[in-house]
Amino acid sequence: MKPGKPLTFVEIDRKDTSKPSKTVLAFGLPGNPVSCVVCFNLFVVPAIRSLFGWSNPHLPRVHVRLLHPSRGDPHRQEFHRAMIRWVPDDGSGRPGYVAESTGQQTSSRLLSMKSANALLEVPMVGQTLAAGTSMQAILISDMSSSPFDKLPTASNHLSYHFSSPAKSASTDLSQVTASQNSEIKVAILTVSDTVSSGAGPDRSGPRAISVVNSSSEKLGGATVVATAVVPDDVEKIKNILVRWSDIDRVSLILTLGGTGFTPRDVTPEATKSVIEKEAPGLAFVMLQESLKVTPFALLSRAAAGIRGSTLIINMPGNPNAVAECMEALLPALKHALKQIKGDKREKHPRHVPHAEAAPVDQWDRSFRAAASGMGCSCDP
Ligand SMILES: Nc1nc2c(c(=O)[nH]1)N[C@H]1C(S)=C(S)[C@@H](COP(=O)(O)OP(=O)(O)OC[C@H]3O[C@@H](n4cnc5c(N)ncnc54)[C@H](O)[C@@H]3O)O[C@H]1N2
Ligand code: MOO
Repeated sequence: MKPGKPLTFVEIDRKDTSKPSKTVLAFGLPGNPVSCVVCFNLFVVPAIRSLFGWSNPHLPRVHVRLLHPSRGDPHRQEFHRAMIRWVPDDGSGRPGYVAESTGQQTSSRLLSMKSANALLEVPMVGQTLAAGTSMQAILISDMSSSPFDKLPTASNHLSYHFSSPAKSASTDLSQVTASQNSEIKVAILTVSDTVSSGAGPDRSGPRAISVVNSSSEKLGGATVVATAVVPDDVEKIKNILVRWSDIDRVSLILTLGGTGFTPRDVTPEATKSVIEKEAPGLAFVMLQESLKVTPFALLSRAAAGIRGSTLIINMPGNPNAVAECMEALLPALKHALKQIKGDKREKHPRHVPHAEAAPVDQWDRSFRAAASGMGCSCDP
Protein backbone atom coordinates (compact mmCIF):
# COMPACT_ATOMS: atom_id res chain seq x y z
CA MET A 1 0.00 0.00 0.00
CA LYS A 2 1.03 3.61 -0.45
CA PRO A 3 1.82 5.37 1.81
CA GLY A 4 2.56 2.76 4.43
CA LYS A 5 5.68 0.76 3.81
CA PRO A 6 7.02 -0.85 6.01
CA LEU A 7 4.21 -1.92 8.32
CA THR A 8 4.38 -4.74 10.83
CA PHE A 9 1.75 -6.42 12.94
CA VAL A 10 2.31 -9.18 15.50
CA GLU A 11 0.37 -10.90 18.24
CA ILE A 12 2.57 -11.41 21.32
CA ASP A 13 1.69 -14.16 23.81
CA ARG A 14 1.37 -12.86 27.36
CA LYS A 15 3.47 -14.50 30.06
CA ASP A 16 0.98 -13.34 32.70
CA THR A 17 -1.94 -15.73 32.22
CA SER A 18 -4.02 -14.04 34.95
CA LYS A 19 -5.00 -11.31 32.45
CA PRO A 20 -8.26 -11.91 30.50
CA SER A 21 -6.55 -11.60 27.10
CA LYS A 22 -3.76 -14.02 26.27
CA THR A 23 -2.26 -11.91 23.51
CA VAL A 24 -1.05 -8.36 23.02
CA LEU A 25 -1.45 -6.77 19.61
CA ALA A 26 1.64 -4.86 18.46
CA PHE A 27 1.77 -2.58 15.41
CA GLY A 28 5.04 -1.39 13.88
CA LEU A 29 3.95 1.77 12.05
CA PRO A 30 6.10 3.45 9.38
CA GLY A 31 8.31 6.35 10.45
CA ASN A 32 7.09 8.90 7.95
CA PRO A 33 4.42 10.95 9.75
CA VAL A 34 1.87 10.76 6.93
CA SER A 35 2.35 7.01 6.45
CA CYS A 36 2.05 6.58 10.19
CA VAL A 37 -1.28 8.44 10.40
CA VAL A 38 -2.69 6.64 7.34
CA CYS A 39 -1.75 3.22 8.76
CA PHE A 40 -3.05 4.18 12.20
CA ASN A 41 -6.43 5.02 10.69
CA LEU A 42 -6.58 1.97 8.46
CA PHE A 43 -5.35 -0.69 10.89
CA VAL A 44 -5.04 0.50 14.50
CA VAL A 45 -8.38 2.30 14.81
CA PRO A 46 -10.39 -0.73 13.57
CA ALA A 47 -8.30 -3.04 15.81
CA ILE A 48 -9.10 -0.94 18.89
CA ARG A 49 -12.79 -0.77 17.94
CA SER A 50 -12.80 -4.51 17.45
CA LEU A 51 -11.32 -4.98 20.96
CA PHE A 52 -14.18 -2.83 22.24
CA GLY A 53 -16.61 -5.25 20.60
CA TRP A 54 -17.83 -3.13 17.69
CA SER A 55 -19.59 -5.42 15.20
CA ASN A 56 -18.32 -3.33 12.25
CA PRO A 57 -15.03 -1.80 13.36
CA HIS A 58 -14.06 -0.43 9.93
CA LEU A 59 -14.01 3.27 9.11
CA PRO A 60 -17.02 4.33 7.02
CA ARG A 61 -16.65 4.36 3.24
CA VAL A 62 -18.55 6.59 0.81
CA HIS A 63 -18.62 6.98 -2.96
CA VAL A 64 -17.03 10.18 -4.22
CA ARG A 65 -16.31 11.78 -7.57
CA LEU A 66 -12.86 13.17 -8.28
CA LEU A 67 -12.66 16.90 -8.90
CA HIS A 68 -9.17 16.50 -10.38
CA PRO A 69 -7.53 13.81 -12.48
CA SER A 70 -5.62 11.43 -10.20
CA ARG A 71 -2.86 9.02 -11.10
CA GLY A 72 -3.04 5.45 -9.79
CA ASP A 73 0.24 3.73 -8.88
CA PRO A 74 0.86 0.65 -11.10
CA HIS A 75 1.96 -1.62 -8.25
CA ARG A 76 0.47 -0.42 -4.99
CA GLN A 77 -3.02 0.44 -3.75
CA GLU A 78 -2.85 4.13 -2.94
CA PHE A 79 -4.63 6.01 -0.17
CA HIS A 80 -4.73 9.52 -1.54
CA ARG A 81 -5.38 12.23 1.08
CA ALA A 82 -8.37 14.32 0.12
CA MET A 83 -11.04 16.72 1.31
CA ILE A 84 -14.48 15.44 0.51
CA ARG A 85 -17.76 17.27 0.80
CA TRP A 86 -21.42 16.78 -0.08
CA VAL A 87 -22.66 18.94 -2.94
CA PRO A 88 -26.07 19.35 -4.57
CA ASP A 89 -24.63 18.33 -7.95
CA ASP A 90 -21.58 16.09 -8.00
CA GLY A 91 -21.26 16.38 -11.78
CA SER A 92 -23.89 13.76 -12.58
CA GLY A 93 -26.75 16.20 -12.03
CA ARG A 94 -27.42 14.56 -8.65
CA PRO A 95 -26.26 15.22 -5.10
CA GLY A 96 -23.18 13.38 -3.94
CA TYR A 97 -19.71 13.61 -2.43
CA VAL A 98 -16.87 15.18 -4.38
CA ALA A 99 -13.18 14.83 -3.53
CA GLU A 100 -10.48 17.44 -3.78
CA SER A 101 -6.87 16.32 -3.47
CA THR A 102 -4.69 17.80 -0.74
CA GLY A 103 -1.95 18.18 -3.36
CA GLN A 104 1.45 16.50 -3.65
CA GLN A 105 1.16 13.09 -2.00
CA THR A 106 4.68 12.23 -0.86
CA SER A 107 4.73 10.61 2.60
CA SER A 108 7.10 13.26 3.98
CA ARG A 109 4.70 16.09 3.12
CA LEU A 110 2.70 16.75 6.27
CA LEU A 111 0.52 19.26 4.45
CA SER A 112 -1.03 16.41 2.46
CA MET A 113 -2.61 15.27 5.75
CA LYS A 114 -3.43 18.66 7.26
CA SER A 115 -6.92 19.29 5.93
CA ALA A 116 -7.69 15.75 4.76
CA ASN A 117 -10.94 14.24 5.96
CA ALA A 118 -10.78 11.15 3.75
CA LEU A 119 -8.48 8.67 2.07
CA LEU A 120 -9.33 7.96 -1.56
CA GLU A 121 -8.88 4.31 -2.49
CA VAL A 122 -7.11 4.90 -5.79
CA PRO A 123 -6.89 1.60 -7.69
CA MET A 124 -3.59 0.18 -9.01
CA VAL A 125 -4.01 1.24 -12.60
CA GLY A 126 -0.68 2.90 -13.47
CA GLN A 127 -2.52 5.61 -15.36
CA THR A 128 -4.49 8.77 -14.83
CA LEU A 129 -8.08 8.52 -13.72
CA ALA A 130 -10.14 11.34 -15.15
CA ALA A 131 -11.86 14.10 -13.20
CA GLY A 132 -15.40 12.89 -12.60
CA THR A 133 -14.30 9.29 -11.95
CA SER A 134 -16.13 7.86 -8.97
CA MET A 135 -14.37 5.73 -6.40
CA GLN A 136 -14.53 4.87 -2.72
CA ALA A 137 -13.23 7.09 0.07
CA ILE A 138 -12.58 6.16 3.69
CA LEU A 139 -13.65 8.82 6.19
CA ILE A 140 -10.90 9.66 8.66
CA SER A 141 -12.31 12.70 10.41
CA ASP A 142 -15.46 14.45 11.40
CA MET A 143 -17.06 15.75 8.21
CA SER A 144 -18.76 18.60 10.04
CA SER A 145 -15.41 20.36 10.59
CA SER A 146 -14.74 20.68 6.84
CA PRO A 147 -14.66 24.27 5.56
CA PHE A 148 -17.50 23.73 3.03
CA ASP A 149 -18.64 27.35 2.89
CA LYS A 150 -15.20 28.65 1.89
CA LEU A 151 -15.12 26.48 -1.20
CA PRO A 152 -16.60 27.45 -4.55
CA THR A 153 -20.09 26.19 -5.35
CA ALA A 154 -20.21 22.65 -6.60
CA SER A 155 -21.28 23.45 -10.10
CA ASN A 156 -18.58 26.12 -10.60
CA HIS A 157 -15.99 23.90 -9.14
CA LEU A 158 -16.90 20.87 -11.20
CA SER A 159 -17.20 22.68 -14.47
CA TYR A 160 -13.82 24.34 -13.91
CA HIS A 161 -12.07 21.08 -13.43
CA PHE A 162 -14.04 19.17 -16.01
CA SER A 163 -13.43 21.74 -18.69
CA SER A 164 -9.79 22.39 -17.90
CA PRO A 165 -7.96 19.10 -18.14
CA ALA A 166 -4.94 20.81 -19.70
CA LYS A 167 -4.23 22.50 -16.36
CA SER A 168 -3.53 19.11 -14.84
CA ALA A 169 0.03 17.96 -14.27
CA SER A 170 -0.99 14.60 -15.66
CA THR A 171 0.89 13.19 -18.61
CA ASP A 172 -2.16 11.33 -19.87
CA LEU A 173 -4.35 14.17 -20.95
CA SER A 174 -5.90 12.19 -23.77
CA GLN A 175 -7.65 10.03 -21.23
CA VAL A 176 -8.95 12.96 -19.24
CA THR A 177 -10.41 14.55 -22.33
CA ALA A 178 -11.66 11.25 -23.62
CA SER A 179 -13.69 10.72 -20.49
CA GLN A 180 -15.61 13.96 -20.89
CA ASN A 181 -16.43 13.32 -24.53
CA SER A 182 -16.82 9.62 -24.10
CA GLU A 183 -20.04 8.14 -25.36
CA ILE A 184 -19.64 4.90 -23.49
CA LYS A 185 -19.10 5.24 -19.76
CA VAL A 186 -17.91 2.06 -18.15
CA ALA A 187 -17.90 1.15 -14.45
CA ILE A 188 -15.99 -1.77 -13.01
CA LEU A 189 -17.04 -3.57 -9.86
CA THR A 190 -14.67 -6.02 -8.21
CA VAL A 191 -16.67 -8.43 -6.07
CA SER A 192 -14.36 -10.17 -3.66
CA ASP A 193 -14.29 -10.79 0.09
CA THR A 194 -10.50 -11.10 -0.10
CA VAL A 195 -9.89 -7.79 -1.85
CA SER A 196 -12.59 -5.95 0.06
CA SER A 197 -11.19 -6.99 3.44
CA GLY A 198 -7.70 -5.93 2.39
CA ALA A 199 -6.40 -9.52 2.57
CA GLY A 200 -5.26 -9.49 -1.06
CA PRO A 201 -4.61 -7.04 -3.88
CA ASP A 202 -7.17 -6.39 -6.61
CA ARG A 203 -5.59 -7.75 -9.77
CA SER A 204 -8.80 -8.15 -11.75
CA GLY A 205 -10.08 -4.54 -11.48
CA PRO A 206 -6.92 -2.90 -12.89
CA ARG A 207 -6.80 -5.59 -15.60
CA ALA A 208 -10.37 -4.73 -16.56
CA ILE A 209 -9.49 -1.03 -16.83
CA SER A 210 -6.63 -1.87 -19.24
CA VAL A 211 -8.88 -4.16 -21.27
CA VAL A 212 -11.56 -1.47 -21.59
CA ASN A 213 -8.99 1.19 -22.47
CA SER A 214 -7.40 -0.97 -25.13
CA SER A 215 -10.81 -1.90 -26.58
CA SER A 216 -12.11 1.65 -26.26
CA GLU A 217 -12.37 2.33 -29.97
CA LYS A 218 -14.07 -0.98 -30.74
CA LEU A 219 -16.60 -0.20 -28.03
CA GLY A 220 -17.43 3.15 -29.60
CA GLY A 221 -15.22 5.37 -27.41
CA ALA A 222 -15.41 3.75 -23.99
CA THR A 223 -13.84 5.17 -20.82
CA VAL A 224 -13.78 3.82 -17.30
CA VAL A 225 -15.49 6.42 -15.14
CA ALA A 226 -15.93 4.47 -11.91
CA THR A 227 -14.44 1.56 -10.04
CA ALA A 228 -15.34 -0.01 -6.72
CA VAL A 229 -14.68 -3.07 -4.62
CA VAL A 230 -17.39 -4.78 -2.59
CA PRO A 231 -17.50 -8.04 -0.62
CA ASP A 232 -19.59 -11.00 -1.82
CA ASP A 233 -22.77 -9.54 -0.35
CA VAL A 234 -26.04 -9.30 -2.31
CA GLU A 235 -27.17 -5.98 -0.81
CA LYS A 236 -23.81 -4.26 -1.32
CA ILE A 237 -23.59 -5.48 -4.91
CA LYS A 238 -27.18 -4.41 -5.63
CA ASN A 239 -26.70 -0.95 -4.09
CA ILE A 240 -23.80 -0.06 -6.30
CA LEU A 241 -25.32 -1.56 -9.46
CA VAL A 242 -28.45 0.53 -8.90
CA ARG A 243 -26.47 3.71 -8.18
CA TRP A 244 -24.30 3.32 -11.25
CA SER A 245 -27.33 2.52 -13.45
CA ASP A 246 -29.93 4.97 -12.13
CA ILE A 247 -27.86 7.89 -10.84
CA ASP A 248 -24.56 7.81 -12.73
CA ARG A 249 -26.24 6.37 -15.81
CA VAL A 250 -23.16 4.52 -17.00
CA SER A 251 -23.51 2.60 -20.26
CA LEU A 252 -21.78 -0.59 -19.18
CA ILE A 253 -21.03 -2.21 -15.82
CA LEU A 254 -18.61 -5.10 -15.66
CA THR A 255 -18.66 -7.07 -12.42
CA LEU A 256 -15.66 -9.27 -11.69
CA GLY A 257 -15.93 -12.34 -9.47
CA GLY A 258 -18.43 -14.13 -7.30
CA THR A 259 -20.03 -16.04 -10.17
CA GLY A 260 -19.03 -19.55 -9.09
CA PHE A 261 -20.60 -22.33 -7.03
CA THR A 262 -19.32 -21.55 -3.54
CA PRO A 263 -21.88 -20.45 -0.93
CA ARG A 264 -20.42 -16.90 -0.97
CA ASP A 265 -20.77 -16.51 -4.78
CA VAL A 266 -23.85 -14.31 -5.20
CA THR A 267 -23.00 -11.82 -7.97
CA PRO A 268 -25.46 -13.37 -10.50
CA GLU A 269 -28.27 -13.34 -7.91
CA ALA A 270 -27.63 -9.66 -7.08
CA THR A 271 -27.47 -8.85 -10.79
CA LYS A 272 -30.63 -10.74 -11.71
CA SER A 273 -32.52 -8.92 -8.94
CA VAL A 274 -31.72 -5.50 -10.45
CA ILE A 275 -31.88 -6.12 -14.20
CA GLU A 276 -35.11 -5.52 -16.08
CA LYS A 277 -34.23 -7.59 -19.15
CA GLU A 278 -31.94 -10.61 -19.36
CA ALA A 279 -29.24 -10.89 -22.03
CA PRO A 280 -28.45 -14.64 -21.97
CA GLY A 281 -26.61 -14.51 -25.30
CA LEU A 282 -23.79 -12.54 -23.73
CA ALA A 283 -23.33 -15.10 -20.96
CA PHE A 284 -23.50 -17.87 -23.55
CA VAL A 285 -20.77 -16.47 -25.77
CA MET A 286 -18.51 -15.77 -22.76
CA LEU A 287 -18.96 -19.38 -21.67
CA GLN A 288 -18.40 -20.70 -25.17
CA GLU A 289 -15.10 -18.85 -25.57
CA SER A 290 -13.95 -19.39 -21.97
CA LEU A 291 -14.33 -23.15 -22.35
CA LYS A 292 -11.56 -22.97 -24.93
CA VAL A 293 -9.22 -21.73 -22.18
CA THR A 294 -10.35 -23.75 -19.20
CA PRO A 295 -12.85 -26.56 -18.64
CA PHE A 296 -13.65 -24.87 -15.31
CA ALA A 297 -15.39 -22.14 -17.28
CA LEU A 298 -18.60 -24.13 -16.78
CA LEU A 299 -18.35 -23.31 -13.09
CA SER A 300 -19.21 -19.69 -13.81
CA ARG A 301 -22.91 -18.81 -13.50
CA ALA A 302 -22.32 -15.31 -14.92
CA ALA A 303 -25.48 -13.36 -15.78
CA ALA A 304 -26.00 -10.34 -18.02
CA GLY A 305 -28.86 -7.97 -18.55
CA ILE A 306 -30.17 -4.45 -18.96
CA ARG A 307 -31.35 -1.98 -16.33
CA GLY A 308 -32.62 1.27 -17.81
CA SER A 309 -29.94 2.32 -20.28
CA THR A 310 -27.18 0.33 -18.56
CA LEU A 311 -25.87 -3.05 -19.65
CA ILE A 312 -24.60 -5.13 -16.71
CA ILE A 313 -22.31 -8.07 -17.42
CA ASN A 314 -20.90 -10.51 -14.85
CA MET A 315 -17.44 -11.87 -15.53
CA PRO A 316 -15.53 -14.50 -13.55
CA GLY A 317 -13.06 -13.27 -10.92
CA ASN A 318 -9.88 -14.76 -12.34
CA PRO A 319 -7.69 -11.83 -13.45
CA ASN A 320 -7.36 -13.37 -16.94
CA ALA A 321 -11.09 -13.85 -17.37
CA VAL A 322 -11.96 -10.26 -18.22
CA ALA A 323 -9.68 -10.23 -21.29
CA GLU A 324 -10.98 -13.63 -22.34
CA CYS A 325 -14.62 -12.67 -21.95
CA MET A 326 -14.21 -9.22 -23.47
CA GLU A 327 -12.71 -10.70 -26.62
CA ALA A 328 -15.74 -12.92 -26.95
CA LEU A 329 -18.15 -9.99 -26.56
CA LEU A 330 -16.33 -7.32 -28.55
CA PRO A 331 -17.77 -8.08 -31.97
CA ALA A 332 -21.29 -7.35 -30.72
CA LEU A 333 -20.82 -5.05 -27.74
CA LYS A 334 -20.67 -1.67 -29.49
CA HIS A 335 -23.81 -2.58 -31.39
CA ALA A 336 -25.54 -3.75 -28.20
CA LEU A 337 -24.70 -0.53 -26.34
CA LYS A 338 -26.08 1.58 -29.18
CA GLN A 339 -29.29 -0.45 -29.25
CA ILE A 340 -29.77 0.08 -25.51
CA LYS A 341 -29.53 3.84 -26.05
CA GLY A 342 -32.42 3.47 -28.47
CA ASP A 343 -30.55 4.00 -31.73
CA LYS A 344 -33.06 2.62 -34.23
CA ARG A 345 -30.44 2.44 -36.96
CA GLU A 346 -28.80 -0.25 -34.88
CA LYS A 347 -31.89 -2.41 -35.06
CA HIS A 348 -30.72 -4.70 -37.88
CA PRO A 349 -27.67 -6.76 -36.96
CA ARG A 350 -27.28 -8.02 -40.55
CA HIS A 351 -26.11 -4.54 -41.45
CA VAL A 352 -22.95 -5.20 -39.44
CA PRO A 353 -20.31 -6.30 -41.95
CA HIS A 354 -19.84 -10.00 -41.61
CA ALA A 355 -16.08 -9.81 -41.03
CA GLU A 356 -16.64 -7.49 -38.09
CA ALA A 357 -19.12 -9.87 -36.52
CA ALA A 358 -17.01 -13.00 -36.75
CA PRO A 359 -14.78 -13.44 -33.65
CA VAL A 360 -12.33 -15.80 -35.32
CA ASP A 361 -8.81 -14.41 -35.05
CA GLN A 362 -9.63 -12.29 -32.05
CA TRP A 363 -10.07 -15.38 -29.97
CA ASP A 364 -6.61 -16.62 -30.91
CA ARG A 365 -5.05 -13.37 -29.73
CA SER A 366 -6.87 -13.40 -26.41
CA PHE A 367 -5.93 -17.02 -25.86
CA ARG A 368 -2.25 -16.21 -26.21
CA ALA A 369 -2.56 -13.15 -23.97
CA ALA A 370 -4.20 -15.22 -21.27
CA ALA A 371 -1.96 -18.26 -21.69
CA SER A 372 0.20 -17.47 -18.65
CA GLY A 373 -1.54 -18.68 -15.50
CA MET A 374 -4.25 -20.67 -17.30
CA GLY A 375 -6.43 -23.18 -15.54
CA CYS A 376 -8.30 -23.36 -12.31
CA SER A 377 -7.09 -21.32 -9.38
CA CYS A 378 -8.57 -23.98 -7.07
CA ASP A 379 -5.86 -26.34 -8.31
CA PRO A 380 -3.15 -26.85 -5.69
N1 LIG B 1 -12.68 -16.92 -19.13
C1 LIG B 1 -12.57 -17.53 -17.96
N2 LIG B 1 -13.66 -18.03 -17.40
C2 LIG B 1 -13.59 -18.63 -16.20
C3 LIG B 1 -12.34 -18.76 -15.55
C4 LIG B 1 -11.20 -18.22 -16.17
O1 LIG B 1 -10.07 -18.29 -15.66
N3 LIG B 1 -11.36 -17.63 -17.39
N4 LIG B 1 -12.30 -19.39 -14.34
C5 LIG B 1 -13.34 -20.35 -14.06
C6 LIG B 1 -13.35 -20.76 -12.67
S1 LIG B 1 -11.97 -21.61 -12.15
C7 LIG B 1 -14.41 -20.54 -11.82
S2 LIG B 1 -14.42 -21.19 -10.26
C8 LIG B 1 -15.60 -19.82 -12.26
C9 LIG B 1 -16.24 -18.88 -11.26
O2 LIG B 1 -15.34 -17.90 -10.82
P1 LIG B 1 -15.83 -16.72 -9.87
O3 LIG B 1 -16.49 -15.67 -10.66
O4 LIG B 1 -16.64 -17.28 -8.74
O5 LIG B 1 -14.48 -16.16 -9.37
P2 LIG B 1 -13.95 -15.97 -7.88
O6 LIG B 1 -14.12 -17.18 -7.07
O7 LIG B 1 -14.52 -14.71 -7.38
O8 LIG B 1 -12.43 -15.83 -8.22
C10 LIG B 1 -11.70 -16.93 -8.80
C11 LIG B 1 -10.25 -16.80 -8.41
O9 LIG B 1 -9.68 -15.66 -9.05
C12 LIG B 1 -8.86 -14.93 -8.17
N5 LIG B 1 -9.45 -13.58 -8.01
C13 LIG B 1 -10.75 -13.26 -7.96
N6 LIG B 1 -10.92 -11.94 -7.86
C14 LIG B 1 -9.69 -11.42 -7.84
C15 LIG B 1 -9.18 -10.10 -7.75
N7 LIG B 1 -10.00 -9.04 -7.73
N8 LIG B 1 -7.85 -9.91 -7.76
C16 LIG B 1 -7.01 -10.99 -7.81
N9 LIG B 1 -7.42 -12.27 -7.91
C17 LIG B 1 -8.74 -12.48 -7.92
C18 LIG B 1 -8.85 -15.66 -6.87
O10 LIG B 1 -7.74 -16.51 -6.86
C19 LIG B 1 -10.09 -16.50 -6.90
O11 LIG B 1 -9.93 -17.68 -6.17
O12 LIG B 1 -15.30 -19.08 -13.41
C20 LIG B 1 -14.74 -19.87 -14.45
N10 LIG B 1 -14.72 -19.11 -15.65
O1 MOO C 1 -12.83 -21.80 -7.96
MO1 MOO C 1 -12.12 -21.90 -9.61
O2 MOO C 1 -12.52 -23.57 -9.72
O3 MOO C 1 -11.56 -20.26 -9.34
O4 MOO C 1 -10.42 -22.16 -9.41
